[in-house]
Amino acid sequence: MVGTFSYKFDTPTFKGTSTFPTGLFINGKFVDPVEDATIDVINPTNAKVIGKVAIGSSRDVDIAVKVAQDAFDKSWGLNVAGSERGKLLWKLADLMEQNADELAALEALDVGKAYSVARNFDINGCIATLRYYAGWSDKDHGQTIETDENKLAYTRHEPIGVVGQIIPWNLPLVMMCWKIGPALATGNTIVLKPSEVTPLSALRMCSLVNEAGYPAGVVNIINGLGSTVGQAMSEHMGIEKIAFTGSTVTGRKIMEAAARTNLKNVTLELGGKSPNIIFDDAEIEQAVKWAAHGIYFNHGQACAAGSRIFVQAGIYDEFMKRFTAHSQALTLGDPFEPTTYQGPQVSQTQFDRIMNYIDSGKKDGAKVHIGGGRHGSEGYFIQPTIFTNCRPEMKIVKEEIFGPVAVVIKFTDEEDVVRQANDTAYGLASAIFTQNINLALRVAHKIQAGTVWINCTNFPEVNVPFGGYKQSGIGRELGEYALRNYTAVKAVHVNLGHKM
Ligand SMILES: NC(=O)C1=CN([C@@H]2O[C@H](COP(=O)(O)OP(=O)(O)OC[C@H]3O[C@@H](n4cnc5c(N)ncnc54)[C@H](O)[C@@H]3O)[C@@H](O)[C@H]2O)C=CC1
Ligand code: BAL
Repeated sequence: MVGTFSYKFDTPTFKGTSTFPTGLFINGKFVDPVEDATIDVINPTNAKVIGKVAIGSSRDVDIAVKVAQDAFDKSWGLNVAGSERGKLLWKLADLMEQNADELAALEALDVGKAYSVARNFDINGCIATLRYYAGWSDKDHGQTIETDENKLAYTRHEPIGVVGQIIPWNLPLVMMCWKIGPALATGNTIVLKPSEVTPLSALRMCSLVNEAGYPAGVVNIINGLGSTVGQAMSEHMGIEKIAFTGSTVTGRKIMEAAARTNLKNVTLELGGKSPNIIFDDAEIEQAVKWAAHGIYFNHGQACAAGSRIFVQAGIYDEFMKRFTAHSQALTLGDPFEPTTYQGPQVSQTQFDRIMNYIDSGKKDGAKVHIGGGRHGSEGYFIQPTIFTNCRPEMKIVKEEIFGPVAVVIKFTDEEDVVRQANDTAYGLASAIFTQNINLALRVAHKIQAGTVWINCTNFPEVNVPFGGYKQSGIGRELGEYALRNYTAVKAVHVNLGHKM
């Protein structure tokens, strides 16, 4: 019997009850997994178990892929006009809007993020993403290519077929919408695995998918572990493409699995250690506020987090004074309190991982300028933390911490800061603060990163591509570029007169 999750929110920011089935969502229905298994859902604010959801195995992946292939062949794919796909995506966005408060509450509960952030950033961003791709559904045309008078050649952008999507826990619905938006707009069917750490909101979306009117089997959601469901998806011969967001380590495993099996197309959005460069002439108050947003947004659990802050010597002392005060004034607490800026980290595992990084920074001789410890006595809260006196070889300077932990590094000249900014295996994002447009653009063009924000940071737009250089990934999400992740280009040659 498929179970049910039911939670009564009686909070200062949201009151209401959320109830939905907790099975696997396959062929438009909630079903039990082939092998009976569940995982606990844990509230990171107090570490209490608040429910259980079913998790799948490779056998459920087999079933979902078959169903998705049937839907692709019979009721989706080339059978449905782009304009119709656009209407359905728009309807799904409308349904998210109608249920926005509840969806935000589920994200706040499961991830631990502030309800106001979940409502205003996550859910509004999801709605905007689906509407953006709804607009593309009937506009992603191929080209007519001139060869000579005796030939007509043209290209078609055809859907790939069954695509696999594996998403993380830091922005569960945002990552879901970044992935399903372009995949559905271009006519693919989907098998999606949410993170086992945050399984709730994707389940709530399943009934909205049905309500929007998607044919059964177009969207299939299988909660489960990465090592079983994720691995099975990556190896599956019936999945022609995998899109993944998460750690670089797991990205490698997915590529290896794809290489070993059917050479499926792989796009990866991985880790980062993004530099945030603040020059002497920056508007300092704005630089401080953006730098704080850069590292503390979502409790530092953002792949684009501006975790290495380079400050030019002339404003270093003043920046540190203001940045310290700003960081110390952040309110940590229950995500549903209206004044909360920072909630808990998502899990015990992530809490331990971040605390280990903090310990390694201390042992390596970096100075804890502020923070460095647990906040409160229950849940997974970590104090906003700033390290100074760092050296390039320290783990806290090189590796992604994915928590509210910044390293601040003083620099003097432009060439040196560009060298330091690029001295990383990652290349996801970066930021530059200066009022000198020539300096800003000169540095922007030298930084090896998929995104350069000038006088802002951690500020993506749905119509602008996002993705990484180097070990931060392969391919781009968002914008028109994301459509290329989900289409195969077919060239059609029509002979109008060439004789053999
Ligand atoms: N780029 C980003 O937005 C994210 C980066 N990360 C980074 O990864 C670190 C570790 O976090 P994790 O949750 O352990 O990341 P992870 O990469 O293991 O998890 C992300 C997703 O991949 C799945 N997965 C795990 N192993 C898999 C496998 N062998 N095959 C297929 N799918 C698999 C997970 O179940 C989850 O759905 C974080 O501290 C952070 O540095 C984590 C989440 C998001
Ligand atoms: N991983 C998608 C964007 C972010 O974490 O900031």
